[in-house]
Amino acid sequence: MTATHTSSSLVIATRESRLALWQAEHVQALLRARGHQVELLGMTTKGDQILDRSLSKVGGKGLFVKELEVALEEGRAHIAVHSLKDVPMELPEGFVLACVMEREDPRDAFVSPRYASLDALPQGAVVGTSSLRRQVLLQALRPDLKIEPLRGNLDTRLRKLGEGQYDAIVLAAAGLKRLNMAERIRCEFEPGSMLPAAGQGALGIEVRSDRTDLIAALQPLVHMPTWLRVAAERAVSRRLGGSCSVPLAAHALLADDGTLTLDAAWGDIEGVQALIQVRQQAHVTTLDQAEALGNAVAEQLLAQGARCAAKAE
Ligand SMILES: NCc1[nH]cc(CCC(=O)O)c1CC(=O)O
Repeated sequence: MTATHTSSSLVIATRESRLALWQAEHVQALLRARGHQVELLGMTTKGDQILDRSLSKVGGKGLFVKELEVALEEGRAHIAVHSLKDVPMELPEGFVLACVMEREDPRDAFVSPRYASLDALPQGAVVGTSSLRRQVLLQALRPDLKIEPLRGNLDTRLRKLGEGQYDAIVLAAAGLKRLNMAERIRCEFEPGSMLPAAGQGALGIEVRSDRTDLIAALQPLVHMPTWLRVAAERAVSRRLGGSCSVPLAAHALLADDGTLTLDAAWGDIEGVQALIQVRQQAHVTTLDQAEALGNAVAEQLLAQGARCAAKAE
């Protein structure tokens, strides 16, 4: 099929959480503005169903994308919109990341009904998060805090906070901002105190690699400065085993002159080893160069004692 899809409809496969739907509708609106007919196909993924266990224990990021890929494979849908943070570092054979869009705020947000910031929390306060990265970084900032598991979509997490199970929760600012809940954010963590996850705040669009027509149709949505940043971040994560079971942070900034500055941190979840942090810069214009910077940073982390995740089977 070589025809453009202005005549037939493009179908976006999406999870059905409010955030996933917002993201899919955002892409739908951008594509419609370019003359495409676009529909949504909502679906529930395994990651949405398993809410009682930490993601790192039940198989990790792939859980949120597998069902969407099956829909692409079977031709029930054409494109899948993902939070890049949830997309595995290696896509399965036959799929590609066709597009990375402009990044929303990549920082983590502190949300609490009573306390204005992490510093304001009393000794031994309970903070909810299920991310290993947030856990080790929070514990490095405040060893006295009690970190408790917190899963579920944004509404579920905010509800649990409201029920009083936690003094505060930490989650991505991007999700709250997209859903018009920025007023819930008491403060944001600067990357210097809490380094974001690879890809946090960015959206990626996945298609079947044989659909070169779709890849071409998506190019107007590409934001190359974001893609260069997240390519470097994801390369670090890929080298270290790229899953939720690695307490890893990676965040890159791109200066106007093309200098990409990549920060990464790895923490030992058993607390045996202190946090290892690395920063490296390179002038980049291509995704390959950005990935090379990410690989170099990963090697530095490994040289300083970071360990790869065991390969998930
Ligand atoms: N792990 C779930 C997830 N995947 C993407 C986001 C937020 C939005 C984004 O990073 O684009 C979230 C929620 C969170 O981490 O608080």
